[in-house]
Amino acid sequence: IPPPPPPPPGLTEMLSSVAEEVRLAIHSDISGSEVLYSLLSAPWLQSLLKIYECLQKFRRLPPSPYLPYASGLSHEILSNIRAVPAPSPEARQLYSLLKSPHLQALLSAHDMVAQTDYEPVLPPLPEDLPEDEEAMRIVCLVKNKQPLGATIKRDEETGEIYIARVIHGGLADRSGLLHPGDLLVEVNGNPVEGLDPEQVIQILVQSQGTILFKVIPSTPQSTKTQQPALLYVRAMADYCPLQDPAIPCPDAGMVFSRGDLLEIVDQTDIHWWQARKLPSASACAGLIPSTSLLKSKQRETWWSQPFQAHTCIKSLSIAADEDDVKTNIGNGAIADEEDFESEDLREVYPEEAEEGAHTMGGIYISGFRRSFRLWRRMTHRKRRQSCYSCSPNTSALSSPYEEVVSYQRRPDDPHRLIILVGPSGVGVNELRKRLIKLNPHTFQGAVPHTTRPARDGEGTGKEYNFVTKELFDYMVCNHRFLEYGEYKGHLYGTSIDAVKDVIDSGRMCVIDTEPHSILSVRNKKFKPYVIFIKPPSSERLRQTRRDARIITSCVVNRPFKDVDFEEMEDSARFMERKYGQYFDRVIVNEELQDACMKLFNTIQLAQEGPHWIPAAWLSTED
Ligand SMILES: Nc1ncnc2c1ncn2[C@@H]1O[C@H](COP(=O)(O)OP(=O)(O)OP(=O)(O)O)[C@@H](O)[C@H]1O
Repeated sequence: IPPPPPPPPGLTEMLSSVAEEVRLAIHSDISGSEVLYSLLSAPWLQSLLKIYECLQKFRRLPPSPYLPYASGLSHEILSNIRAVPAPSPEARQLYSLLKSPHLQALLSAHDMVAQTDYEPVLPPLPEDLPEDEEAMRIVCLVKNKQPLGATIKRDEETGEIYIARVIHGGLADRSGLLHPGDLLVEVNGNPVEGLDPEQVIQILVQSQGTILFKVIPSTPQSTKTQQPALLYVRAMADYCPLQDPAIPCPDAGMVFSRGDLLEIVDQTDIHWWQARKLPSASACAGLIPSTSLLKSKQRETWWSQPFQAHTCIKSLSIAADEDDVKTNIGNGAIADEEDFESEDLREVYPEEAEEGAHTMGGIYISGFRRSFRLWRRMTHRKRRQSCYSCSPNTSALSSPYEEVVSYQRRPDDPHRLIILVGPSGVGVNELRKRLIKLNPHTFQGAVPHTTRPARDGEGTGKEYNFVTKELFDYMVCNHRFLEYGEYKGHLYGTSIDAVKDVIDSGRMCVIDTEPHSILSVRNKKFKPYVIFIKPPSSERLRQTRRDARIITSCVVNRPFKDVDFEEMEDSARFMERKYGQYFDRVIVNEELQDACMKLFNTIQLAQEGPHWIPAAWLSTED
């Protein structure tokens, strides 16, 4: 007879062999194996599994009686055998077996056991017991390098320690067993009564692997169902928890920078919200200051800064002496020509002779005329030399978060306005021109306004909208300009109506502007998509622009100098730092062709793909 097959390994046996394998993994330095080993070899787990195995055995072989009345059956058999006239030898043997007093006593004992109810009889529950009261809860969490995801606080009156908050998606939250308001009784067998929160934190910090909490649960947990819908915001400010002494737990804080997209998952605390950065790799949220708290912090910082005379006021008064800058209203500025005159290498162009005169398929590629560009370039420089901080978004009271919603343009919606920004000389005009030339029936610039008289062959609405000084001033007073300024005694500007005209014609309007002007078209009508054109690394910038030339006056194009590159890099850093929150996309202009393709694809996506836009742009209110 072959030996019976070995019984299948029990759970305890399996556990020991897994634990042994994990022990070997510790030596191979596999992350998390130490914690897993300590969990698998914990005595309480072994005991639990033994109990589990015993219960399983009984589940497989339920100890239920085959018959409740075995002695009754034996009596019936005895009388049947007696009734047989000539019973067989087997029947006679059975008769004597069943008749024996031992067997009869055994069967009667069987019947007694079979008829008894062995279910435990529990004492009746007290009548006044609240339905969901729980006296004490024992919570066992396995801490595997990640933080616990909960903060504690002490009740100043009673000295008791409570769970203050549970971080959304963190270890404690995922367990579903710890809730804000739970009273902490013990941590790993250490009573916490009378301890400072810092001492409790020390116990937690020193605990590795499993942590056992004894807590008295707070009143019924219905917080999850009470949570309002998720809120999505764009950060309009920077925040670093490690530099904030007021944060309840710096480790639980979340760093963010302007422009980051945040999913607010918990706003129950009026001061500290919980949020995740999108796109999120981590399920665990972090603490961030609420709008009101961050605003008050910004106000404090603003007031605590030492007073400095506003540089733009200074420059205005000096400039007024020099008769250089005569006005500085709105987005306007007056530029002078002298800044660009002392050049070594000259290439002579008749004024306004090149780029802008192109037409493509009967459409004017407007906005590239030399005077207009020079005005822009000089204005840019003037602004840098004076003061950027007078732009409207620097208010210490502006909201640190902007609510956003996902938006997908429908085919019959007007196109979104495409705005290119970048430091002077980075290639914004070059890219814009290439893009429009690529498809002039789709992309178009806004026709600028000027008070300069039209020259031979020029027509209003083509190179420029030629207007009188009175009309220009009237438009300035009525805030009709996105930006404007003066160059060589003539006014130049891009009007909001010129942008609107392109959009209303069904084309995609692509403009370039100073970043502070973005604010004047940041509205539901234009739903602007802002692309920042960024210079590549210093080395690549110098390599790629070796043969490039910048326009510096009406008659000069010259190669880039080191100072131009430095100014460009400086200006790019400033723009990102100050206006980064408005940029939807950053394109590094390294290889021209490559950057142009990226720009083309980005614009397609801007018009077709889903994007986060300010919630106000979709609201029905004005
Ligand atoms: N990726 C590139 N590689 C090489 N040359 C480039 C690149 N991008 C732009 N250029 C060249 O650099 C010069 C400056 O570019 P462009 O005139 O477009 O600058 P801009 O950003 O519009 O500056 P501004 O606002 O002062 O007019 C041009 O000669 C252009 O052809």
